[in-house]
Amino acid sequence: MRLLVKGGRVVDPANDLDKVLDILVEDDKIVETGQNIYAEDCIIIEAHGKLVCPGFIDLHTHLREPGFEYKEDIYSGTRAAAAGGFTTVCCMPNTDPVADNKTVISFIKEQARVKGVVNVLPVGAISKKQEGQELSPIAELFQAGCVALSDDGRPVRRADLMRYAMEYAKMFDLPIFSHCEDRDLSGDGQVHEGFYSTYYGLKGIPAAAEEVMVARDIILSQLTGAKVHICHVSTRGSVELIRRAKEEGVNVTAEVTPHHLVLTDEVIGSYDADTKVNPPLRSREHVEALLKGLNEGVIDCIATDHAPHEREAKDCEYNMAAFGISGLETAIPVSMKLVHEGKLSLKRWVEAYTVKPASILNIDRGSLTPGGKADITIIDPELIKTVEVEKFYSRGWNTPFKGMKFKGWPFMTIVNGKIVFEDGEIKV
Ligand SMILES: NC(=O)N[C@@H](CC(=O)O)C(=O)O
Ligand SMILES: [Zn+2]
Ligand SMILES: [Zn+2]
Repeated sequence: MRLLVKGGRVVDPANDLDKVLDILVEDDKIVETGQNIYAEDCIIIEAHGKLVCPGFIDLHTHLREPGFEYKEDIYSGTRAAAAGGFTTVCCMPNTDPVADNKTVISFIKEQARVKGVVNVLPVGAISKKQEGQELSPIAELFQAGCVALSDDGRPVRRADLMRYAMEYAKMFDLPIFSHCEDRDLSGDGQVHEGFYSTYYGLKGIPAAAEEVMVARDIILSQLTGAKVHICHVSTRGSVELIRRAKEEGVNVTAEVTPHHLVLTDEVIGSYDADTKVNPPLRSREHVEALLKGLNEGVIDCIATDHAPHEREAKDCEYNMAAFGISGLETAIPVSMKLVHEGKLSLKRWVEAYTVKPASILNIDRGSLTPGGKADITIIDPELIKTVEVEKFYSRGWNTPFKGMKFKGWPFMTIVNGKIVFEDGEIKV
């Protein structure tokens, strides 16, 4: 099968391209990008006025299967990804059973093959059952196809265990995706510790709870030489630590979520549990530092931390509610707001979702280079739409953006040369 994407504004930071071009796709490959491509016998995709980008890659998705299918599963989660403009997602191992061995990883890969609609790259657990006591079989996880290691959902408390994890991970060139949180400092905190936690009477989580662990993992990366990727960076201090580490040549990268970039802790005043997320939404000074860090490349990527939950987990007292935001279907519109407001360049924005995550994973995606896999995200930058959770493909309706209007939505998602999402609908 052949597709011809015609007349769109092609933004491909990997190839330093920002130009109106056509793209010809044959089977699962991009065969040509150029002006006025003529080809017979192909499906024409009219892309005038649209942005044509390499397929977006999410480094941080919770697909919840196996074990928590009432929150999400690979069927619903990969459809949410496609509808959100993502062609590849890395799924986190905090499932039940935990993805800490080849049986669970093979199961996830098989489910993704039979019922998934985007590329699913599993992340294996650092420790057995994510209990932080004993290392998972890292060689086995690598052989089973894991692209990274993480105990996300929980921090790795013991520095010695993290050190050994890094030493093993390095042998296979696997990055460690680190959830940085000192549980003694975060305790049973619910929101960012600051003015609003006091004002609204909710227990705080200090910025330091994140920063001390970011510092530790940078130091351990320096010791071991392993690749460390800091998940969901949320504070100014973390940005500064990462900046300094990069200047010193440490093998560290970082991601920020759309919600941490556009919301401050002021929104907790609604007492809506959909504003409850870990790490918590921070105050303005932190949000500004995150944006600056992203602009400067100190923060490499934007990742969703898509964390869907069932209604009951959020429809309760703030203190009782689960942490997490369902993020796949709002990531593009929410983060594109920064582009429309002139706070982030279009090139940097696309880079943060494509070539940057691809290079962290060391995978051959994230560009529109001819000969490569045809993963393409087409965006309508002018489309204005309201976030309607009832129309989500995700089972998780937990988003603080519900009912809000945004400009710039995915128009089409092409995965391995196949149209999986078009104009608001999943096609497979
Ligand atoms: N981010 C969250 O608030 N929740 C995540 C866990 C995590 O990403 O640490 C989850 O699995 O629900
Ligand atoms: Zn986390
Ligand atoms: Zn997470």
